[in-house]
Amino acid sequence: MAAAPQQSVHPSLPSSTSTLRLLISSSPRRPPPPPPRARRYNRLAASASAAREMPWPHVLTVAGSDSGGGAGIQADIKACAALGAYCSSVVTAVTAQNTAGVQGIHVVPEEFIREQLNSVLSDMSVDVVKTGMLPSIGVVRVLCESLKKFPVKALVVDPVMVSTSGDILSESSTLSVYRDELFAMADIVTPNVKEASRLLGGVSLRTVSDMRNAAESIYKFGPKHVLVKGGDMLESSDATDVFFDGKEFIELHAHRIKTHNTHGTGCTLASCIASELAKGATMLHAVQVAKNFVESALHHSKDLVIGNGPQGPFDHLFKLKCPPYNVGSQPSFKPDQLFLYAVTDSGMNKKWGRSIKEAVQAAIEGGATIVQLREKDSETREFLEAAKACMEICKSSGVPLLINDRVDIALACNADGVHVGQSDMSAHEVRELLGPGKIIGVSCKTPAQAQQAWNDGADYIGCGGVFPTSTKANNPTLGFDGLKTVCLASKLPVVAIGGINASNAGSVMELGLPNLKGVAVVSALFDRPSVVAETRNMKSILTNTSRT
Ligand SMILES: Cc1ncc(COP(=O)(O)OP(=O)(O)O)c(N)n1
Ligand SMILES: Cc1nc(C(=O)O)sc1CCOP(=O)(O)O
Ligand SMILES: [Mg+2]
Repeated sequence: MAAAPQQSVHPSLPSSTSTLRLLISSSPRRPPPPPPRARRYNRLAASASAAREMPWPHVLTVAGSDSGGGAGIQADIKACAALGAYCSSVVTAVTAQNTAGVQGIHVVPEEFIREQLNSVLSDMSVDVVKTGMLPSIGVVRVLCESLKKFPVKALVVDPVMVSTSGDILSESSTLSVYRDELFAMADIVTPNVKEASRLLGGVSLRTVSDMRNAAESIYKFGPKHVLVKGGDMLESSDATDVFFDGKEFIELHAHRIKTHNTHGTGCTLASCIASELAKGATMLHAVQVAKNFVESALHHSKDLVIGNGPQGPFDHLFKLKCPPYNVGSQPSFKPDQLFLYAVTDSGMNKKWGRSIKEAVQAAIEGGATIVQLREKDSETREFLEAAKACMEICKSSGVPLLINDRVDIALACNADGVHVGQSDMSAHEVRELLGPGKIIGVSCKTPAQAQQAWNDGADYIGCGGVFPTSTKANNPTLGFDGLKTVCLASKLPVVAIGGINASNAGSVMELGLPNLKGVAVVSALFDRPSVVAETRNMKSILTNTSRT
């Protein structure tokens, strides 16, 4: 089934264009909206008490509608919403679709696609454009022209050609304009193996090595990055994608989830990448976040049932159902929060006659930017009560609170995240339990561990011991060289830990290592008479170091 440019093309439908006529004739031409600056000025002028403007990352999807709601525009809007981005939409085609496949396609006339693009791009400060179903050469060209007129920060091209049910969604003649015109404007192109094969004239893609070659060949058409998705290669036990930035190939592995509910994964992945780029992420980070999101969404939706066909939709908003609903949690992790990381210790609190709550309160008063409860000897019930009390304090001060090791405690008190080590639950498993909105840290002593933490969807790594410590028994000391090796290899922000105190914290930060965002400290803050004074002193040392 091939999509014709202007009308209903599915053979099972009458070729009536009444829907399209209605669409075109019902909207009299209006004058274009005022330019964004003028409108913003008027709005502000109208309200003397105008609130501080909050950035809202904005993705425009240019794609087809899926009546079944699992893919296309509908998936894009849900994916962006799940990741906190606003999603506007230009509909290129209306499909009649369900879990069995595609029953019909109405292509929206090119001039009306142009009009939709004009409406959104001229007014609504789009950060990133993401494309899905572009049914004809004309549609691809209209899009290219609009993007030249209204440039955006990034363009994500998901070269949708064939639906997972095998229905053709873009004429084969569009291949050449995709390759010759659109790809050159793209920041990333995300074909699956079937699409990559079609783009390259039907080459066979069976192995990861074939995927690498395909990524390299597609890169030559002009996009800045290529992601060849291997999810359809069912022989392999995990879902491996190949990312290529023109220099380096990176294999991204995800666990293959056994489920029929995979309809819309490609659209979702591309929309998640677009959302992360709109928030300012680097391309590789955006891809990794997107992959983790899809994996988590499939995991949480694997047993859901809607429809009778072979391929069902999945739940993009699964985190609304995840305990503890993420209500009131920090909106997102910011690496600078690692600047002064206070890690509590039950033994030290007891020694100095402080409650956990008093220790946390004092650290925050002294300027800690993130707190971890590392309560190795507390009883569970007592620990949970203390954790809940600390959450109150942390929430009201805007300081994230993480729990060491204990995912159960983190869930029960709705903590902002968890820190795990190499012998604790893996970050991947923690992510499954906590959902995408929480902060996950992993202790790493080697580049391989740092790579694994990133693969597992962690947000930061703790690296140490930088110096010898008596707080953690038998902890190997890495020294500055070990810290440097891990920081250089890490794709995640790093906090240094182990034996750090007021005399040496400055020397750690003065190393100026890439990704090193701060220091994590236990005894130099908590094994002292005044936690407030020690934290304040440490904060001023770090602040002075980072100024010089
Ligand atoms: C920020 C930070 N980095 C490293 C650790 C150590 O975690 P782990 O290796 O799991 O050891 P324990 O803390 O559980 O003894 C940490 N807690 N925080
Ligand atoms: C909890 C912990 N983890 C470490 C690691 O190397 O991963 S060192 C450490 C103890 C840090 O305590 P202090 O600041 O008192 O030296
Ligand atoms: Mg641990």
